Amino acid sequence: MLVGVAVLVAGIQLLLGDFHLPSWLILTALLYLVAIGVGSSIVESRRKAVDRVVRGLVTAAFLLAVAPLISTLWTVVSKGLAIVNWDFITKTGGSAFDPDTLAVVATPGALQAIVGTLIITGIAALISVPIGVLAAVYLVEYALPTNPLRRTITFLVDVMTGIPSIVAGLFAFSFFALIVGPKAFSGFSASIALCVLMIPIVIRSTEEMLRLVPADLREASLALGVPRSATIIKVVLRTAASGIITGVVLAVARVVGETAPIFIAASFTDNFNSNPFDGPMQTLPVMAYTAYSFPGQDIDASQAQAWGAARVDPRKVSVSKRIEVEDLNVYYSDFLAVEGVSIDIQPRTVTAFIGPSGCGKSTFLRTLNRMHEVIPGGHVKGRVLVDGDDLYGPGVDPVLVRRHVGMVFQRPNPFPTMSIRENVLAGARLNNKRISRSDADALVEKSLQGANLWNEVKDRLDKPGGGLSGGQQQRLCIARAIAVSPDVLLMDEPCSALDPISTFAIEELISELKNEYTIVIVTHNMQQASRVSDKTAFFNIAGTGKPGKLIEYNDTATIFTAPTVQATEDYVSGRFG
Ligand SMILES: Nc1ncnc2c1ncn2[C@@H]1O[C@H](COP(=O)(O)OP(=O)(O)OP(=O)(O)O)[C@@H](O)[C@H]1O
Repeated sequence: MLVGVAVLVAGIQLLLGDFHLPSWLILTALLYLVAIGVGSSIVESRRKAVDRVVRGLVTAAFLLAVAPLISTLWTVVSKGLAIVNWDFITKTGGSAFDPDTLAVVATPGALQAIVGTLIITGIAALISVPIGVLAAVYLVEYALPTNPLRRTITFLVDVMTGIPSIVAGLFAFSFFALIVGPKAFSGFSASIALCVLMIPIVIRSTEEMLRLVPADLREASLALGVPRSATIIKVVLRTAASGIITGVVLAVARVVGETAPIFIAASFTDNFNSNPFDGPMQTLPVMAYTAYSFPGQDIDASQAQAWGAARVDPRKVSVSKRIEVEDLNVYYSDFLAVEGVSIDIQPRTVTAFIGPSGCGKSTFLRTLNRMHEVIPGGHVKGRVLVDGDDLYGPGVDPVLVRRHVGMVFQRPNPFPTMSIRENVLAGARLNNKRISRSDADALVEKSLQGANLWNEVKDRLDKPGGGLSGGQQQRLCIARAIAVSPDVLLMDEPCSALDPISTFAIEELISELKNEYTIVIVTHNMQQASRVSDKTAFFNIAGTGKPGKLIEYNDTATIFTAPTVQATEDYVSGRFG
């Protein structure tokens, strides 16, 4: 039908003796949409007709959007190709006075502009990319939302994003004019102008990419006892690398075609100048502009020229297996989330924390490896002793504490950029520990066997960790946690995101792991608590906004069959929570 309509419109236009390509295309599209709409509503149904017309409109809108792009590409390539040859890119060109013919002659050659573009854009990228990426890391990883400096930087970035490029050129020129005097034209000045345009783009794009990195990955790394700086460099930035590089490429693409700021800051010249600190410099956009605006006498040659241009010392802290908590209060800023917990967790046992949602089980668990402090405002009052050493004592490094008290989270969080093998070795590698190939192989096998995963993955250790099933991923996370040889293993609802078969595999694993580790597990699943734990702690909360408290702590069998507190009995028998 489309062809029929097109021929009809062309015929009418020819009959009227005025064939015009754009009007032929527009009329054909309009008539086709009307015809398909009416025809379909008669032959098919009204719904189909609307569907066909909307599909036609979307296709037309797409073609309309790409038409200018294709047209521009075609024009530049077809006109530029004629002049772009080896001489054009290896020789200096421009307009010169020919004494023989007494005429201004344009000689093709863009070497001065190509070199100028590379130098000016290269310097701008060298300055802007580190500043932009570091500013974004500060905004996302370090500054609290209420931090005045963060607000100021965000505001300035917003303002800078909207600056017209010519203003950036004027700023750079004025700035250098104040320092070196008038005629302060230089390639470096143009680079500074481009930095003003590039930095906000790099900050914005890097910020977005860093925010996309799941918080789980940061926690997974911190829980391995990796310092925050190494976590940012080796986990967060590595995960976001491809997105950040795309942002940088876009920023370079945005400035490489700038004409106005370079024209103002570096002026223009046809002379070859490779010194960015001395005198005017030319870039390809400026060359295209000047060749077009100020042609030599040979306008055709001049225009052809224009088209042609287009990571910690292992200070051993004695953190070992028995955990004694004395009157611990846990806060989120001023909010007291958990109050007055005193508990004695025995080595080589599995202890389950149970209680209704919001009673502070997870919050309390995270104080046992100082992960609670990772949350802004998170702090504690009281003591947590591991084999007699206070985790919160003066001079104790939380990073070292986390190497001895490993953690497995609710959702499996293998590092997506790492293979299965690299995930198991993450604790060692992220902490820059030197480890021989054979030791690494032995550690990978031992940890995966410890996590009951070896047989399932031994033939694909170099495949990404993210490619495993949810249950396998969680066992990989357990392998990763035990690879750093912790003394205690904390598990925050490790099976809540898993199916019953994977849950059974993890429960079996927990029963085996308790021969080597002190295990503390938060669970909502009463059967699971009674199946895997030796001791159970019941937490409760008096009401919303009130702190959670440890109500009863005893042998699991006693908690489930003969608890001493009524609330415990009500909870384990399913009367509330
Ligand atoms: N990041 C946070 N900032 C402020 N308050 C928080 C934060 N995380 C948790 N809380 C509060 O601390 C209290 C205890 O929460 P927590 O998540 O530890 O409870 P929970 O018993 O583990 O609950 P659930 O079983 O639902 O996971 C709740 O009142 C909760 O709102």
